[in-house]
Amino acid sequence: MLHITMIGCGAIGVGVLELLENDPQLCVDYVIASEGSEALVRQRLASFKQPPQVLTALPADTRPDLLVECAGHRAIEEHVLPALERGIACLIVSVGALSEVGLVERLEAAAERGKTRIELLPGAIGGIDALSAAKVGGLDSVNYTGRKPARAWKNTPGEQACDLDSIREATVIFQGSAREAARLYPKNANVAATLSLAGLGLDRTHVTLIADPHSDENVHHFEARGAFGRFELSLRGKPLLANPKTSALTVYSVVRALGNHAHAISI
Ligand SMILES: NC(=O)C1=CN([C@@H]2O[C@H](COP(=O)(O)OP(=O)(O)OC[C@H]3O[C@@H](n4cnc5c(N)ncnc54)[C@H](O)[C@@H]3O)[C@@H](O)[C@H]2O)C=CC1
Ligand SMILES: O=C([O-])CC(=O)C(=O)O
Repeated sequence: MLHITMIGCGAIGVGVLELLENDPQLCVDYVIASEGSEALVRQRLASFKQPPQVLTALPADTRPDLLVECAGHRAIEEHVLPALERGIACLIVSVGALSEVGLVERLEAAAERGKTRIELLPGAIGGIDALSAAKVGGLDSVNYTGRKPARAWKNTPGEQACDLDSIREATVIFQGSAREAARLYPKNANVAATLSLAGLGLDRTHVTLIADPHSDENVHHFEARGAFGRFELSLRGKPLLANPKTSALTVYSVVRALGNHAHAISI
């Protein structure tokens, strides 16, 4: 059985725990919550048969087989970097955080010192295997368009680009590099950052973001061209009820990755 510690227990974390409840090969022993939110997290876990223990930091004498981050950018600094230094393998969903200058190198260095590995999960997007394979032969361009319901852009610079409450047509709220998208829309830039890291990098991946008042899906579309040929993917993700910025596929992506570590065959 694999022993797992999960950082963060919001929309993704709860979804993952629900799906793992009946897997005898995976056990989430600890959930790390942010200071002050432990009671709320315990409440969220009250209906579980065997709820994980809720803590605010991983105890020094605890060594999970895997640590999975489902929390946010700050958690990478607070929990993932120290865990890597301690030799604990980490899985990350907040891939957008890696657009911060120098963070990829710091994670790499921490994993090397700890003689362990860090895995960036595909989350809400698919085709990352094909894109990173295509990169080996050489890529010429990667263009990504993220289209989400207008409400998913609340509390973002999208509010300055248009009136999200009254737009009647799908409206482009951003066009530019993945680096700029990640800077301006950190909570909506995970897919853009993942595509960049797998493909042409943050400066050469072109991003368009759209607020769509008629959509109730998170639509991710990208087109890659290179020596391998041309590849286009369109994914219409259903948002999670608990967080409309997040697609349900992200939960399944975490469960798949954890299962691949525990089960005899990985796919
Ligand atoms: N890679 C991908 O495709 C996707 C990645 N994400 C990212 O996943 C992360 C989680 O998403 P959701 O569950 O939807 O968010 P959420 O807001 O529903 O839950 C996040 C939880 O983590 C907790 N948290 C925040 N900082 C923490 C810290 N430093 N230590 C411990 N706990 C902390 C919060 O209190 C909250 O309970 C976000 O960073 C989001 O941007 C979301 C969707 C897709
Ligand atoms: O890109 C992101 O940050 C997350 C996202 O769009 C999704 O979950 O559909």
